[in-house]
Amino acid sequence: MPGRRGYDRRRGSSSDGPEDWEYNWKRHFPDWDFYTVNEIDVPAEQVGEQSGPLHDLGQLLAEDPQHQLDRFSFGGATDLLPPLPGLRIEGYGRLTLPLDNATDAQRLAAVCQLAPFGRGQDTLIDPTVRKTWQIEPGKIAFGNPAWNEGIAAFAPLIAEKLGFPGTPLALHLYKLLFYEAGGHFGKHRDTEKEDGMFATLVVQLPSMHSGGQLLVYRGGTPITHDFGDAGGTAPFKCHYAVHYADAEHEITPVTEGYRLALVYSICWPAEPKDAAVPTSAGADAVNQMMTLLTRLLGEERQFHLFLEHDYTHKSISELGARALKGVDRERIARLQVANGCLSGDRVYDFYFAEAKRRTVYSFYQDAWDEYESPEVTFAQLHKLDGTSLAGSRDLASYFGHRDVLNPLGKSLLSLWRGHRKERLGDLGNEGPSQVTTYKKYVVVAWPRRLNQALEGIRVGQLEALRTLLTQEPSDDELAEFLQSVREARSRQAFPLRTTLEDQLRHTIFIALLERPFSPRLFGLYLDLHRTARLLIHNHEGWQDLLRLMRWPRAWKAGRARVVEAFAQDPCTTLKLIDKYPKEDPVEMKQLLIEALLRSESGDDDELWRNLQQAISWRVALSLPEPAVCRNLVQRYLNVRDDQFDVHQCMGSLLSAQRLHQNLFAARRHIFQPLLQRCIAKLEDKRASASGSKADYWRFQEAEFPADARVEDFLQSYERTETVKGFDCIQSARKLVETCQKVLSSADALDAEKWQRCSHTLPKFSFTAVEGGRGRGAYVTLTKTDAYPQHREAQRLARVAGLERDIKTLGSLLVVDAGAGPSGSGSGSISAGVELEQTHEAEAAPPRSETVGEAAEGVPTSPAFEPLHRPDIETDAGPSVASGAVTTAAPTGESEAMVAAPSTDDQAQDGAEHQDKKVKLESKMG
Ligand SMILES: O=C(O)CCC(=O)C(=O)O
Ligand SMILES: [Fe+2]
Repeated sequence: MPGRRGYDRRRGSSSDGPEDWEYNWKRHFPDWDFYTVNEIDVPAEQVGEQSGPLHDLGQLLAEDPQHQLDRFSFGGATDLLPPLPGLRIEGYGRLTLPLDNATDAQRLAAVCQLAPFGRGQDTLIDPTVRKTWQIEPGKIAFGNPAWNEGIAAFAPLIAEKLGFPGTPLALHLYKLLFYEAGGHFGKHRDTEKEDGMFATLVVQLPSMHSGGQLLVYRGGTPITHDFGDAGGTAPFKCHYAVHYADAEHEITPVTEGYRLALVYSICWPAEPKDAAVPTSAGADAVNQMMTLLTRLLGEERQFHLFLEHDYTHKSISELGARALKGVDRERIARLQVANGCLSGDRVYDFYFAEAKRRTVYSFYQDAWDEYESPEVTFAQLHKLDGTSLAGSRDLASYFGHRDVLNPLGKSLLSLWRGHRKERLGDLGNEGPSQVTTYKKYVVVAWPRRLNQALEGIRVGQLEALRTLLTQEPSDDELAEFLQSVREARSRQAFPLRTTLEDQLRHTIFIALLERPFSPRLFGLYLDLHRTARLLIHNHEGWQDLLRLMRWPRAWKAGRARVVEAFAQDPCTTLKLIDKYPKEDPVEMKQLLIEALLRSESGDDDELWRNLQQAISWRVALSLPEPAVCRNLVQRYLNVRDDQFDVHQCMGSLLSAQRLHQNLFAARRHIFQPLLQRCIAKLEDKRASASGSKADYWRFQEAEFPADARVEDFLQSYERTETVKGFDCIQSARKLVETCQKVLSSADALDAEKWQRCSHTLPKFSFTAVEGGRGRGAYVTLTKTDAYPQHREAQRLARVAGLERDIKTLGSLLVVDAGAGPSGSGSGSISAGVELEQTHEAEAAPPRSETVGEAAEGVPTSPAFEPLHRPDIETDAGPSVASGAVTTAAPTGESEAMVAAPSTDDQAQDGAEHQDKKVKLESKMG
């Protein structure tokens, strides 16, 4: 499981208290009664800033001068509502409160329905989740006119307590609920049952009952409404409770008696202008906020604020900021006030963005684990008035954790909390009447000056650029655009290989070509080309680069940057040098070599790995400068011994030698130390391969799933063993048959086959014979020497291979004149020949690609060729004296032969392939 940094919610080590996870999982998976949920979190210290203007701004927003503002739930006894509402219920008649007898209760229940609840789009009835009777409002009448007057008087009080004094909220009766003993409603949130609904009012009518408390959750301990139970006022008064619809809540089971409650939806006024914005921020705070916003704008920083409450798409798109609840409303209002006092275009624009955090959990070692990093998207931009911006693409990649305005210093998961149960949670009473999904909204603050960039994200930068270009932008305007593109890029990995990106760069380049040269614009353009690959990413990119070279002023300004870009990507650079077409400027090739040399002088591991992958001595050799060769060799020599891949190195050397015999000969003193290192390494290997044969009779790798006793025996040192404990001879015979079946099906005894394809065959050889009778029956297992022989043959082959390699490399060493290495055909290469001049490199014979040709010059090398293809008969040629052993031997396990020369060839193949991809092939021949 990658990157698990979870915590154990069950054990309460998370900071935010109960969630409905446990509840839901329990209900859906009742068998797993102990579980933990581990989630990848980002600790508070890494979310937002620990100091600086964004941090200070958060501090200012964290201070809440009116502590009442975010009372997300409140309630108590009320005298605004009469204790005798004069309730008449269709089919029942006048209801006397409090209800206290079973006869009335039964009559009432008879006119009720079982209350359903919603899950996703479904409306369900499940008494384990909800057990309540309900009656539609249409069937209820209030005989006492004081009732509706009381409700009307209640609304302003609620508005004030919620923090919107003066806002004419509307209260709409939704249902009458009736609970008998055992009645309850599990943890849930309320659906927004009608337009503008954002909170719920519960009025408990005078009731005689125990239990039936309303618990409202939001971090920490829940707020409990006992509706006058403890104070003993429940039977005589109305009690109420208000909570935001998105707050989780539950009704604990009624343990005795009967409980009656009216549920009202609390809605925003239909007329938006009626919604008052709290203005609690004092002048002092506004001033401080202005200063901080100005500093942030100076840094062109965008940031975002997670809203504490949950909102539906419907409420945000229809009401915009008017949908904001409690602390969210206050914070955004204060930001707006301060921002509104700033002038010109040095201000922020605020948008809502719909944030989604999608995560996959999987059950892993008794715990639910977040599987991989969650997928976060910020999409669907809305202005604060709710109007949506078309075509907004995902913004999440433009915002890092550090850009969070985090007033309460929360960890990332706490910021997301409240959103998690989209799938499994129960959403309110009856299934939603429209698509109502709770999502986390964030408010994005975007410097107005960077609007172009935002526009770019929304409609695509290319389009934005094209639009801009039609307006004949000034240098400043164009620079601003490029800056914004750069800014946006720096926040995410530069996406490679998308034609749009290429077109964008190309369009910029052409635009620059057509204007008087501006070093500033040009620098910005080059900022978008940090790597060589980007410069030559497609045919146009290459053409642009060549054009750039022929544009003296630009080239003067940009050459160093181009070298730098190539120096950072030695693989591409090597390939380019190798394939550089004659007709293109010589200057380019020089530049590439310069870049390569520079890249080699670095001490970067990553770079070296790349280089090693791409390295081709053939290429290195073909370079006029021996210094490049020397650098590469030095690089190889610097590699730690445990990382030194002798076969790869040897393969590269031999391939270079084969293809550039003269040059290789000329530069062999450069390669000398590397050859020596390879030889030393191979000698080490040979020494260990010559070692112990004691283990030959121990078939360690034997697998015999059909019978553990047989497997144990095969893996032991014993040569023979008697298996006993059968109840009759038939049982013993059965084991023998099993053994024979395994042995014959795999042709295990066919030594010849073994020689040919060793890895597919079992790693053992033995016989099984039954004897005795009755309970004395037994099976005698006896190892045969087929497998040990095979192992010995392998070992010999390995040693022979190593010896042959050592000999081959030895033949390439610089030797004293006249004392050519024995047995190699390389006597003709004199150590005295030192061809260092450039023209010699060019005078080297055309690259000879055929093995045959190379074999003539250096007869030992082709013997490597076929060895990594065990199925092909080796054609080693007469000059390879020791080849007989090697070729006859199975090759699959012979490490000396494993793909040594293929490494380089594969690198070449890879390079070829790569080149095709970047479409340079046609260009460069
Ligand atoms: O019974 C109550 O007090 C409220 C029930 C409830 O939460 C609901 O109907 O959504
Ligand atoms: Fe509810």
